[in-house]
Amino acid sequence: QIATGEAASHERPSCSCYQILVLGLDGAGKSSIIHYICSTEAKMHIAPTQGFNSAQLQANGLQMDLLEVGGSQNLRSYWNHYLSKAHVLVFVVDSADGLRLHTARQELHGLLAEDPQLPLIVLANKQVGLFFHLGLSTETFLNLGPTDVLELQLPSSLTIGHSG
Ligand SMILES: Nc1nc2c(ncn2[C@@H]2O[C@H](COP(=O)(O)OP(=O)(O)OP(=O)(O)O)[C@@H](O)[C@H]2O)c(=O)[nH]1
Ligand SMILES: [Mg+2]
Repeated sequence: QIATGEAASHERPSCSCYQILVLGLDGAGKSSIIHYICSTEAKMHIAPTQGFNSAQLQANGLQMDLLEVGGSQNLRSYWNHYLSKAHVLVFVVDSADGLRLHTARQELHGLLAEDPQLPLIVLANKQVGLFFHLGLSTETFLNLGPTDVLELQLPSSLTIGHSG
């Protein structure tokens, strides 16, 4: 499930290379998703990102630079340094981590306050998780406006090797 933010009015320098900033709490699945997108293979064991992790993608004549900044608490203070160069923010949430969904929401809203115009994709990972069982939608839980939400079905193979 993906929720998108306001994209149309966002003005960044235009170029054929787009920087996609991938953020979210530690363990949310950022590196796993980047690895899957770049290799179409799931990887069972991925070390926590100490610092950042980058990958390049070419699609439809566009080059996309994916930049993950690690999500552990000591790295989160660096997140906002990367906002100004980003064209899109992908915020990954571990839907199974009920105890830290509130923290994820706070961190996300901190970023949105810094850069309200940045287009946003929220990726709700590990959908076996708590708020799906409770019937809560991603946008409700993260307190995002209902008009910002677009639902997409990700290929189930994204979670090959995982339980959700
Ligand atoms: N069950 C399940 N586990 C997943 C999924 N995606 C990632 N994981 C696991 O969650 C753990 C953390 O994944 P990472 O991709 O390292 O998380 P991260 O967001 O990059 O974490 P940091 O680099 O520490 O910020 C790993 O053990 C992954 O195998 C998923 O969709 N389902
Ligand atoms: Mg990582």
